[in-house]
Amino acid sequence: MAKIAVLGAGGWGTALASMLHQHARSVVLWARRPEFTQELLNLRENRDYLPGVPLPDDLPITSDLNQALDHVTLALVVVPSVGVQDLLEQLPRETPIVLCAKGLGAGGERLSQVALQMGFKTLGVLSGPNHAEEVSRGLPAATVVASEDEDFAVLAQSFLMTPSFRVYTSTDLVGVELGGVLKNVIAVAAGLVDGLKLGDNAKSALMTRALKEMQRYLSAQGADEDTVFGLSGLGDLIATCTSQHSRNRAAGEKLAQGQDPRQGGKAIEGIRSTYLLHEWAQTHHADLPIVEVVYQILENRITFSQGISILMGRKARSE
Ligand SMILES: NC(=O)c1ccc[n+]([C@@H]2O[C@H](COP(=O)([O-])OP(=O)(O)OC[C@H]3O[C@@H](n4cnc5c(N)ncnc54)[C@H](O)[C@@H]3O)[C@@H](O)[C@H]2O)c1
Ligand SMILES: O=P(O)(O)OC[C@H](O)CO
Repeated sequence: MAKIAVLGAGGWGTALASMLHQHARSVVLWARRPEFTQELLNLRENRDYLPGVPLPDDLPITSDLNQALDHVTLALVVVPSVGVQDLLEQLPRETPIVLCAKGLGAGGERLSQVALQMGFKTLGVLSGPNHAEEVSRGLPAATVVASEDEDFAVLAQSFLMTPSFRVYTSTDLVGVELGGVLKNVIAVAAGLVDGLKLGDNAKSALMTRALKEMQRYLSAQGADEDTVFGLSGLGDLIATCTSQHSRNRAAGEKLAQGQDPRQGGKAIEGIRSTYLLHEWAQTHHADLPIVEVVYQILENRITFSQGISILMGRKARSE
């Protein structure tokens, strides 16, 4: 039977490992820290990252990477983007990998580009509207696995699809990967809208215009122009901007309440990506107005009301 190694025992890695194990896949969950691994084994619950979800008694969990990778068919790389390169350094380059983080490399490059440059050849990404809190409880969800190698995408689909987790394939690696990056930034903005109580009209306008902004950016990076309307774009935008579970949306709400969401100790992909996308827009003289307003707010360069005025006061144009 194919063996799947889930590398990273945060919320998403734990949810994927648990869900796949319950559907009779051969899975091992790898956590970096031995003491945390022991806690997972003792409690059969990930209290730090996925509290309240019991883990199957016989789900193998280890902090020994060699053991996790022994005879592996597919490795899911499920750590935050800031840790992806570090983890990839430790993997044999022939390991078939699916990258699950929704963020960018340190220089603003796509994580699949980072992996390719490091010598990985068989790779894909997984992205879609998938909150760990729901997938781990067996609630129905759909997602996309993308790879430029269609055969690999179909193989990964066959390993990951279950009755509660519907996996589509795509060969638009760029579009699928970047949809997940952009929607996190927009979710921070949506949290600001919620926290400032700007109303449903404002939130709808934000999400709809954000889709245009996402499309512009994705196209500039070489994505197919329709991918943004799929699960990894529009689908995840809706899920993240409206969800009680979203860490990115909650970060925007905290900002609106005068708190700094960066103090929590957990990485918030949308904030990190805001900085990297701002850099990219500056370098390429690109127009990413929502990203820019979130950046200016994070940097305390503008007030919330100035941010609203900037977006509402842009040049009049046709839709
Ligand atoms: N949580 C979700 O619902 C969800 C769903 C889809 C995608 N994602 C994406 O998956 C990625 C991981 O998210 P998460 O919610 O699981 O994060 P998390 O904050 O819940 O957990 C992160 C885990 O990664 C570990 N880690 C951090 N750096 C590491 C490194 N260098 N090597 C090994 N382990 C490391 C941490 O110790 C922790 O266990 C993010 O990019 C996120 O956007 C999350
Ligand atoms: O909690 P968030 O904001 O990181 O979002 C989690 C997933 O990306 C939703 O698809």
